[in-house]
Amino acid sequence: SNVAVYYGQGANQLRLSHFCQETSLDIINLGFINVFPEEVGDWPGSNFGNQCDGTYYADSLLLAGCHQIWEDIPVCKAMGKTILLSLGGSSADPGVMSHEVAEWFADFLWYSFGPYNASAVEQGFPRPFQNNSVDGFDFDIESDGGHGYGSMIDRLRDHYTNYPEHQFYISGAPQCPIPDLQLSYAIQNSHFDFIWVQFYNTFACSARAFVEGLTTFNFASWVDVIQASANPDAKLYIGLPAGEAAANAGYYLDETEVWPLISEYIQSYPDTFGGIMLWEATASENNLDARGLTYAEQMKEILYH
Ligand SMILES: CNC(=O)NC(=N)Nc1ccccc1
Repeated sequence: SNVAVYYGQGANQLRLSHFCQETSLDIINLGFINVFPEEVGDWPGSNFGNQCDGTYYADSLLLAGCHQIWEDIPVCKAMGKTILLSLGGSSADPGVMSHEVAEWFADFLWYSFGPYNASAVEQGFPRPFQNNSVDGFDFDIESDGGHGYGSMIDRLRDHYTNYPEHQFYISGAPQCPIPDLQLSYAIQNSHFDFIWVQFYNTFACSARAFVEGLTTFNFASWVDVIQASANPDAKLYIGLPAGEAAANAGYYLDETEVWPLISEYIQSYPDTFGGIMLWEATASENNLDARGLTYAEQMKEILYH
C-alpha cells in the first residue's frame, strides 16, 4: 500500500527533493493551483508556499519562477515517486465552472504541466515546471463544487489516451461526509484512480471517531461509493493529519491509535484499500516518534507490518 503526502503549503518547508529522498513516500501531491479560470482563456493561479522566486507570468497569478520544483522533479522521478499537481486547497475559491471553462482549464493544465508539447508552447502555453511533466492531477476541492470537475477529468483523460506509453492519474480528496458536496458528481461519473478521503476536520465520520469507538467512521460507505462509481477499481486511501497542528484540534492520531484502524480496514477491504494520505509533508517531517521516525515512516511501517 502507498503513502501519499501533500507538499507545498508547509511552514518553512524544505525543498521537494528532500521529500523525494524519503523512501516512505510514494505519491506527492504538489499544492496548489489555487486560482481557477472564470472565462475561457483565463490563466489559473498557483501558490507553493515558500518555494518559487515570487515572480509571476505577466498579468497572471501563475508563478513563473518555481526553480526548486523544476530542478527537483527529476530527482523525484529518479526515486520512482508519482508527482501529482493538486487543484484547490482550503484557500481556493474555485467557483462553479461551465463545461467550456472546465475543458479550457483541463487543456491549460495539460499543455502547461503535462508532457512537453512544442506546438502548445508555440500557441503560448507556459511551462511553469519547464520540461517536467507531472504524473496527473489531484482535485482537492473544498468549496463551490459542481459538474465542471467531471468535464475537466473527462477532458484530461482524453489527453491521457494520446500517451498510451505513460501512466497518468486522476485523484480526489473529498471530505468524509457522503455525499461530498464538491466531488460526488465527478466521482460518480468520471474515472478516478485514487480517492483519499479527509477523515479529519468533520468529527462524525473522522478517524478520531473510530478510535473513540463510534460507528460513524465511514470508510465502509466510501467503499460502496467507489464500487458504484465510474471506476469501481479506484483505490481508497485513509487521509490523516500528519501532526497535531495539521488539522483542527483533536483529529490527530498517534501511531498507536492508527494501528488498529489500518489493521481492520486493510483486512476488510484488501482490494479497495490503497493506503494512507497525509496532510502534509512538513508536519510529518517535524513529527518524529521516540525512534526518530517521521510520521510518514511510522505510517509506512504500519502498512507493511
Ligand atoms: C487534502 N487537503 C487537506 O487536507 N486540506 C486541509 N487539511 N485543510 C485544512 C483545513 C483545516 C485546518 C488545516 C488544514
